[in-house]
Amino acid sequence: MFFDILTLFPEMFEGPFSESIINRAREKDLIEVKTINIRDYAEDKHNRTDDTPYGGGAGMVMKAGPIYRAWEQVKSQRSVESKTILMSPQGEQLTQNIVNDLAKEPGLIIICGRYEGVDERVRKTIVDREISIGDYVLTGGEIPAMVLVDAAARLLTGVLGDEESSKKDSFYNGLLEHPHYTRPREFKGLKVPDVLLSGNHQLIERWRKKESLRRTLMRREDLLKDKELTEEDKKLLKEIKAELKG
Ligand SMILES: CC(C)(C)c1cccc(C(=O)NCC2(NC(=O)c3cccc4nocc34)CCCCC2)c1
Repeated sequence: MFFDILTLFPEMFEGPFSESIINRAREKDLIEVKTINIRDYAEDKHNRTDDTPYGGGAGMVMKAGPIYRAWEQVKSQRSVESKTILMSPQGEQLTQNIVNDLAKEPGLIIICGRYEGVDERVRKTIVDREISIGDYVLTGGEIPAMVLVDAAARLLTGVLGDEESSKKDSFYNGLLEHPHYTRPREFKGLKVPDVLLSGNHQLIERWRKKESLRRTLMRREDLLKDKELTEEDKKLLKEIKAELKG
């Protein structure tokens, strides 16, 4: 899978993509991540990639020309049909379902905004999908682009090692994770729950499922609404609610 990232700050991507699974995936040729510096496609003598907004007001707007020319160059170099994504606060909220969809694409061209945003003609000509990673003010679309690449790349076959690939399923059962414990058995007077030391795998799985449901009910009831609950889930939820009543 290709990720072609159009940005004014390509160097921002060196660190995050030179570590861990993204790097391993790149070495295994499972993904190719390329950054394209929009500034290289500025045409005027001042190398402008932004300009003052029509209608006046503060700030600067990213010019459509440099982005469009960078996009054309990337498009012409790729033999596959890539989807063009604009990372933007006006986009649809990124969810695992959207990541699952996008991870099926042969390639993604990802545009990162800066300043006050991109000229509207970018949206009208080349953007297929606008995506937001959440409702908070950021300085640029680069970190959101990293989030999207991380989330999509980990789904690709072979990117996660065998030991990690189990995570692909367990992490996304649509619930929050149960509590995790590792050695020592007691830390600051806090003991590991006995059930986890019992060796009774059926009991342990039941405990984990129940704690995962409890945590989701307490912190993210919205996730529960989207989830297909099994008969066992419903039974455990009944127990949890009875315990909450005390
Ligand atoms: C109501 C709300 C959401 C708080 C909001 C409202 C108005 C502006 C912003 C904002 O942050 N403008 C700055 C800007 N942000 C982003 O690119 C961005 C932000 C958040 C999630 C993202 N996911 O992808 C890209 C994202 C970076 C500079 C270029 C213009 C966009 C935010």
